[in-house]
Amino acid sequence: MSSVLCTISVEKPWGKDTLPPPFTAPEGQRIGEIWFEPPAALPDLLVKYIFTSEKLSVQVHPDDDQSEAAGLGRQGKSECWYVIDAEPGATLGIGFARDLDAGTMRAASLDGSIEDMLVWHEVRAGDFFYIPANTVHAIGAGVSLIEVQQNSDITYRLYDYGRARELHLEEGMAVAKGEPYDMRLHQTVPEGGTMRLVEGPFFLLDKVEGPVEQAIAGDYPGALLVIPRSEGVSVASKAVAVGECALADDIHCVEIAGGATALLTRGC
Ligand SMILES: O=P(O)(O)OC[C@H]1O[C@@H](O)[C@@H](O)[C@@H](O)[C@@H]1O
Repeated sequence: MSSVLCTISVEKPWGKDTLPPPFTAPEGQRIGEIWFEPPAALPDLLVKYIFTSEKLSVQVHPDDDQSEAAGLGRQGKSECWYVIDAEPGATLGIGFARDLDAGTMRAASLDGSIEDMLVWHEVRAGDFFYIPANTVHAIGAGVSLIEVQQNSDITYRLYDYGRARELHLEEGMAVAKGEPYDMRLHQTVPEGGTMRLVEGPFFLLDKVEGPVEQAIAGDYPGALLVIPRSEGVSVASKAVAVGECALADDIHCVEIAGGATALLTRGC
């Protein structure tokens, strides 16, 4: 059944007490993430909006085999970030400037110098990064982004700027790659037009300008999620607003008006 997904607002020390419309943070709460509850038809995909006022932890996620070997089930987490707004100078830290051995990464996590070993990319709206599991990363301050990810909540924090949160150095060291990021996983996405952002292995993600072309429609034969980026998007004849995420039974119930834009995603 096509429907607009319910949301969960998650407080984070690096979140914001004022969110860009249409979102609102309850009085006194710093909201960092808005999660869209994965529907039964697409249980393996999680979509979030992320809003930052400070840096997130320097962290890493396991892949499916690693989380299974750790007794946590198939909870791997590859993710991607579509930047929708960024303050001037805002950055995302992804991968290292040079290859690091395990001893160096461990020592740098303990003394915090790992922050400076990451490569910090200055970003603006339209920057897109696919982040495979095992990539060491940290989202910087002043960024709003849409994250599409494998439905997992396993984050191993290597360093957290002295915040009073749990670290997971041993688990993180076991899965972290001390490598530079492959910049072929970055794209610059223009506001208009249609563009494939992710082609597996865990999900497909397309940025689509309406009307939906046959070439895209053919890749979405079953259930999909629709994340409007403008007005003019409807699912099963009901308008879906920017800030919402809707489940569509199939692409034929999705209408994107000419010139309107949306992200479409499904599991692989
Ligand atoms: O551990 P903190 O700093 O709260 O960050 C946790 C967050 O990190 C981001 O990079 C994403 O992976 C989010 O899905 C995750 O919830």
